[in-house]
Amino acid sequence: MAEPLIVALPSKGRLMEQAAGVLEKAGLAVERIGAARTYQGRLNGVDGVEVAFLSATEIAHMLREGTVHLGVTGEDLLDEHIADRDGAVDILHHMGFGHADVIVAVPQCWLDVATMADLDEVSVAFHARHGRRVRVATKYLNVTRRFFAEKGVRGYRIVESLGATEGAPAAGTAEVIVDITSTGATLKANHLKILDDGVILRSQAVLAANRAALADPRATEIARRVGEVLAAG
Ligand SMILES: Nc1ncnc2c1ncn2[C@@H]1O[C@H](COP(=O)(O)OP(=O)(O)OP(=O)(O)O)[C@@H](O)[C@H]1O
Ligand SMILES: O=P(O)(O)OC[C@H]1O[C@H](OP(=O)(O)OP(=O)(O)O)[C@H](O)[C@@H]1O
Repeated sequence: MAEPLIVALPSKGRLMEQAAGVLEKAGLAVERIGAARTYQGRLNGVDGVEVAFLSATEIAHMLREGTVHLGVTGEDLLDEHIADRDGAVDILHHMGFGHADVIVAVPQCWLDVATMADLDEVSVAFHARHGRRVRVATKYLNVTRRFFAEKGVRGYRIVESLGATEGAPAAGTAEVIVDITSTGATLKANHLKILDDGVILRSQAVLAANRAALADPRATEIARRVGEVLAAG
């Protein structure tokens, strides 16, 4: 028997439910194997397809490695975890949910900082005054480095954050943050403002494929059916 094609779906939360919803509309209902909380399933409608429920971050890594063939994850996570989007992974469809912007934000009280160029100036002054570099809290290490280089911002240091990133300035562990926002409520509650040219990426959930897997007709069939549902709105 041929090897199964593996489709990775987020294992929890909004992305999981909405991904399963689109697949169902495409006549590809997701069925869990065994109890509701197991991490394996089947996709009805196309033979020889297995579903693996994984974290959105893991899906990005495993698409690159080819350990899963198709997957739904965030575009932000592909940008972060696949170096220069090196050709190993193709985005097939933007799914129309999971919208979030990856942004650069600073304390609202930094009245003279509205742009990335202002941030560069202030970081030079900050270094001169405090003898250390401005700290940027984020889990998006690669995305941040690329964007700051593009904008010509020098003299900063990344502090890796694994959660509650917006709290870093108030906690005194960083001055600047790079994180996702959707409603803006968390930024507001933490007295942070987005820089005018500080939107790095407008992300949403995508259906992506390991490039080698695109030779498999089961993968192209799933992509075609999902595309039809998305086009129909
Ligand atoms: N309001 C939001 N908050 C968090 N993530 C969101 C939001 N809206 C959309 N997303 C997207 O969801 C994805 C993150 O999903 P999730 O938090 O399940 O992933 P993860 O970081 O891999 O999981 P875990 O938190 O278990 O490590 C990202 O692509 C992100 O852009
Ligand atoms: O702009 P807003 O609507 O306020 O949303 C942004 C917040 O939502 C996410 O946290 P969440 O707790 O949802 O997920 P996470 O902790 O898994 O990142 C994200 O990390 C932000 O903190």
